[in-house]
Amino acid sequence: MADARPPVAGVVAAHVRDVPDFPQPGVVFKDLTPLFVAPEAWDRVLTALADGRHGEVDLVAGVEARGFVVGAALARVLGTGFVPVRKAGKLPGDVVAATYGLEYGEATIEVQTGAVPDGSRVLLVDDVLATGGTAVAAWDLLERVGARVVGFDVVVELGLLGGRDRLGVRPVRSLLTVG
Ligand SMILES: O=P(O)(O)OC[C@H]1O[C@H](OP(=O)(O)OP(=O)(O)O)[C@H](O)[C@@H]1O
Ligand SMILES: Nc1ncnc2[nH]cnc12
Repeated sequence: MADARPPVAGVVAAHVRDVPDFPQPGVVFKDLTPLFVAPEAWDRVLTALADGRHGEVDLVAGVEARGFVVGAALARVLGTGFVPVRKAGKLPGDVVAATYGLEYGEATIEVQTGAVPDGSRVLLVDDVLATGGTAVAAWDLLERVGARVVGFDVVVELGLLGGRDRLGVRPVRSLLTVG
């Protein structure tokens, strides 16, 4: 029987809340909390992200904090481990670090050296792609510790902020693109 459920983009659109002027004036914040608390919609999203488009994946990586929600859940669905990309000063031991700009400020993220077996195929995920600063920094850090990053997947892409262009030839997939 045909699947009568709405396409996943519609499911995402129905579970994203726009919050004007957060965290600073002029930013329309895409809040995915309504998606995270809706088990059926969340399951649709995870199933879409687990469609195998990037081929074999050894590990999923996600960026603190909202990328942990997406990444850890997807890793469970794919049956892989999860690599945390954390904000500065949170990971013990040796780390590599990168500082980057994003839509509303600047941040530094870190990955542990030794976190990823050399040559592992790693899928990087996050909730939102905006300027792409976070994704490019995380991608490069993962490769510095030996990963082969196979793609970057997000739930929502803010198309007008140019993140996809910034990622260049790196494969990017979003479930919903908005202006
Ligand atoms: O494409 P960019 O312009 O880099 O923006 C996207 C990033 O911004 C948000 O994270 P944020 O740094 O706000 O952290 P949070 O997950 O802790 O809220 C979002 O979860 C992405 O990681
Ligand atoms: N507008 C936005 N909404 C949610 N997360 C973001 N990260 C960067 N820009 C964002």
